[in-house]
Amino acid sequence: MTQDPLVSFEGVAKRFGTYTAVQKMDLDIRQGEFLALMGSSGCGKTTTLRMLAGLEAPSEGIIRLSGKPINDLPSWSRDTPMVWQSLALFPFLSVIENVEFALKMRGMGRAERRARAEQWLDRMQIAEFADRNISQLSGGQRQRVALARSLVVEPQILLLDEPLSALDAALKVRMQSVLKQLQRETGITFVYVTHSQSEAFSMADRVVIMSRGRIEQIGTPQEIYRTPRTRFVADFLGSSNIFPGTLQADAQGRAAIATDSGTFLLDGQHGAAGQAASLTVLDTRMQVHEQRPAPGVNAVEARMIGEEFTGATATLYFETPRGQEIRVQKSHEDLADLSVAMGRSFHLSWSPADSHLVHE
Ligand SMILES: Nc1ncnc2c1ncn2[C@@H]1O[C@H](COP(=O)(O)OP(=O)(O)OP(=O)(O)O)[C@@H](O)[C@H]1O
Repeated sequence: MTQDPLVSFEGVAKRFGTYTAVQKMDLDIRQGEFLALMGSSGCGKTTTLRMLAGLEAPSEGIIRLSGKPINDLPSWSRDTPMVWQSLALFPFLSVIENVEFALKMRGMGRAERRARAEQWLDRMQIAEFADRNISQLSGGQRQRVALARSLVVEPQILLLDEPLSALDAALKVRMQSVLKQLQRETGITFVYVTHSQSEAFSMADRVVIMSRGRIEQIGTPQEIYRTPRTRFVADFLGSSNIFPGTLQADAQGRAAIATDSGTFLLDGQHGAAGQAASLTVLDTRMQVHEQRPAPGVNAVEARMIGEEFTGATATLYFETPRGQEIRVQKSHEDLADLSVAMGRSFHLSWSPADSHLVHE
């Protein structure tokens, strides 16, 4: 992967009548990266992808591919094939004919296109199904045909719109590693639209989080998870406890935030006293104690109201006397020394270093 942008969106907006689906957007997509566009339904992910594919024209702004504006380039002459959830395979063609199709359209001779298609069927481990009808394949096999059909033309960039959403959970996970490995091996830039955090975070080098037609944050999965930039991102990821409040200094002049659940210390300076902000703390960074912890950490007393087990981890739910819900994620070993019981009061703590601030 290089740092050079393969694609640049410069002030690109899309309006449908009076409705703005994508607000003026600047976005660079780097050569060779796996970029995920993520956000809830209707936030403009698909519209962004369709503009890149040439299926929608931007209402304003410029889209560049390798530095050249492509706004006026028709979809078929762009090097930007797309894979959809529906896959859009041709039901009247065999597997290999589906894969060959784009090469045939480009005028490649029969022997050469057959050889190329066979290579890709091999690579996708579906060579044995070459002569089958599409209707005789499983969901996962169809996915592989759709990928082979798009990749056979060796594009610079592949656009994928929720390609795994129709698959069952186990197959989804398997296809995620197929996709990631394929992307690494080919070095082709992948732009992947999804509303699934696990898909985006497990495959992408960088994730773009969108809301209401705007980019809220761009970063590596780790950056976004650890340091959400806005309240929206923290809410959307759902992995942090959020305490809205007001910045202030504590009695010793240290930076703190006053919230409904108490005043909590921050690490370093974060803005002027009196400013509104929200404290976010990852649910994995919170500790549970039976006794009040020693001073120096942030702590709040709360009653246990629920628990949930997922594999190796447990999620415990608490409620403060002011009615704020707090979620804590722990391994079973971490909880071994605690006598957790519904309705019981505990002290929840976290270090000021794990206190992260977001503005609205
Ligand atoms: N052709 C169109 N005409 C009018 N409005 C449209 C059109 N296409 C999309 N929109 C609207 O633009 C907004 C963004 O749509 P888009 O499909 O990009 O969202 P999305 O983030 O991909 O959502 P989803 O995850 O549901 O597919 C939506 O409110 C949608 O209704």
